[in-house]
Amino acid sequence: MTSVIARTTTSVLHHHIKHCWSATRIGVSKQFANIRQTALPLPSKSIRVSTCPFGTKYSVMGKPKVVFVLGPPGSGKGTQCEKIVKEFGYTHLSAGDLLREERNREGSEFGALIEDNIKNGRIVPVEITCALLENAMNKTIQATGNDRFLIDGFPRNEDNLQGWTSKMADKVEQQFVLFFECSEQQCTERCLKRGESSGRSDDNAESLKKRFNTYINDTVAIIKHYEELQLVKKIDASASPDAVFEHVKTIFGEQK
Ligand SMILES: Nc1ncnc2c1ncn2[C@@H]1O[C@H](COP(=O)(O)OP(=O)(O)OP(=O)(O)O)[C@@H](O)[C@H]1O
Ligand SMILES: Nc1ccn([C@H]2C[C@H](O)[C@@H](COP(=O)(O)O)O2)c(=O)n1
Repeated sequence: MTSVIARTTTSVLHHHIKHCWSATRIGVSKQFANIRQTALPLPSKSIRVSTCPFGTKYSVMGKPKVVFVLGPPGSGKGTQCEKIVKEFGYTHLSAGDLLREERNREGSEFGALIEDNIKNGRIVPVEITCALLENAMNKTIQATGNDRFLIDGFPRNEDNLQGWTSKMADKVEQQFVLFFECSEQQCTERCLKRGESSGRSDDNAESLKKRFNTYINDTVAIIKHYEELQLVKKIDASASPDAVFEHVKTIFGEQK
């Protein structure tokens, strides 16, 4: 697994959620409104500095570059991202991996909520996902200087899109959106096979049906939104991993 997983402490995540999300944002889910009522510790000065490096880095290195990677569950997003990392030097941030890590982190207040959403194929409130992504980006930039990111599996619905747009869009350069197209049948077969060894609680027939419904009902509209902005690079993901990567390479090769 090549994705960079941010070691996000509760206080850092809380700090992000409390201070980086405006109370005026519309569409905050009822579920999340409950979380926000729990006591959030005030940030220490060091957290304030360590979580907001983008502003100080703009003048030196420009905005971080972001490619969103979308497609149905099992279309091969993670597989292709690993290859892109090796060949083109991006950092791979999987929203699903970050959420699973936060779910597994001892003491996480969000663990149960994340697991409930994952198992039922629903999308976790953006406040959590975007805070995890922003932390991971900050940590990567600080640790490696690499400011090119593949953000895999995000934005997945209107809530994700709105949250990202209001908090992050101005801080990054959106390069394009990679869209892996693949049939439900083929993707389901791949995920069921992966489920034999992945240990994922959602690689089973029941969860997959729900994940596909979410993809069709919520994510397709997000891909259409980016198509209207002419940002989508569509790839037939039904071929072998190497054949798919041949197409992917032509797209990244065209970038400056
Ligand atoms: N082109 C391909 N042909 C056949 N199998 C593939 C292909 N690409 C990936 N796979 C396999 O399919 C499974 C799903 O791939 P992968 O995890 O890359 O998909 P994903 O889109 O990231 O899935 P998810 O969104 O569910 O995390 C894995 O077991 C992977 O090895
Ligand atoms: N933006 C996201 C991405 C993922 N999740 C949750 C719900 C997904 O079914 C699950 C697994 O994601 P995957 O690894 O298949 O990309 O993670 C989410 O809520 N929001």
